[in-house]
Amino acid sequence: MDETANFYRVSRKEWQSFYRNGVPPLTNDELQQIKSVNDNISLQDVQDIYIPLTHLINIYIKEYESLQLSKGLFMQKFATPSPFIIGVAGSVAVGKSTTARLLQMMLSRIFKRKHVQLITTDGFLYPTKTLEERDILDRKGFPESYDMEKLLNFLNAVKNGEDDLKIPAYSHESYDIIPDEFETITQPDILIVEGINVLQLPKNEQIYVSDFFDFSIYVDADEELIESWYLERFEALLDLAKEDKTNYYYNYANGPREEALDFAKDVWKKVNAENLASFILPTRSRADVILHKTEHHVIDEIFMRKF
Ligand SMILES: Nc1ncnc2c1ncn2[C@@H]1O[C@H](COP(=O)(O)OP(=O)(O)OP(=O)(O)O)[C@@H](O)[C@H]1O
Ligand SMILES: CC(C)(CO)[C@@H](O)C(=O)NCCC(=O)O
Repeated sequence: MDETANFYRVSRKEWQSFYRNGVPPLTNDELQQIKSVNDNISLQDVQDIYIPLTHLINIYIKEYESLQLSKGLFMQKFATPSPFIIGVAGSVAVGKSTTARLLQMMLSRIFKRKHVQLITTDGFLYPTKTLEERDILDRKGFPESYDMEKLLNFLNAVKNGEDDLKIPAYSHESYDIIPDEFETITQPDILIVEGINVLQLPKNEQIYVSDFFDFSIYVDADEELIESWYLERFEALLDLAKEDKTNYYYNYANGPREEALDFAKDVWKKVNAENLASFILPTRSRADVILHKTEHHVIDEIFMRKF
């Protein structure tokens, strides 16, 4: 990584010593509940990495609230409270949703009065029908496959305190937007937005998704490792698809494993690895914090933005 000039490079050991009083640690019960996000989550990571991380986020939240208040005083009017938005970026299959769900759970437990919601930008992908019409089904995840204007309008509405905002739901099983199914966002205090594209700079827009973020995290790992996690998850998806004819992977699930894995390796190379190199990795240096993972998802280093 050569963009480190702008970042403090912190080893896991040093990072874990950054936790000070102020954010209460979690009880054993709470830690066990966190396990339910993903059975493979290491509770050591929660203690060593995520507790200091939530402490750092708390520092940003306090600064944010103080600035909002001062701006209101400056204008001599009461500014409507605006949620604090956290972006979680990184490659396909690097573990963004697991990180985001873990953070959601930890933030809601640590800040008991704050309402913390989570969305993924998958819901802003164009439906398969539109991708087919535009002949870009093999570009899913690339900038042109998302309705960025819709995502920007949504973030603008959340920041302005609008209530009952509906966003489309995406299914990895059907590999498409689910018709007439929505998630509702109800005036959160903290909103986590997870997706490969959250730190990207769209070509034709005047504002960026990241303009709405008050804190951002990039989940990082070497490409070969991410590919292996992608293939592991693909196999888990195949196991689920065996009995389900509506599943996109039904035929692969019931055919030779070798063939299915060759298909997945091809998709990784032609779609996700290319997307990572061209459009995702270049956004890494925009994050406030980079979590670097090594084998078995263990976080070994943290990069924290200096200024
Ligand atoms: N901390 C972790 N410990 C163990 N396994 C993990 C961890 N984080 C993620 N995984 C596993 O890695 C795979 C990818 O994780 P996840 O679905 O969170 O990735 P993602 O970045 O959100 O992917 P996508 O962009 O495709 O939605 C999953 O199989 C998940 O179970
Ligand atoms: C939905 C995305 C883009 C991101 O979560 C990804 O999971 C995806 O489907 N990528 C397209 C190539 C593939 O099938 O892996």
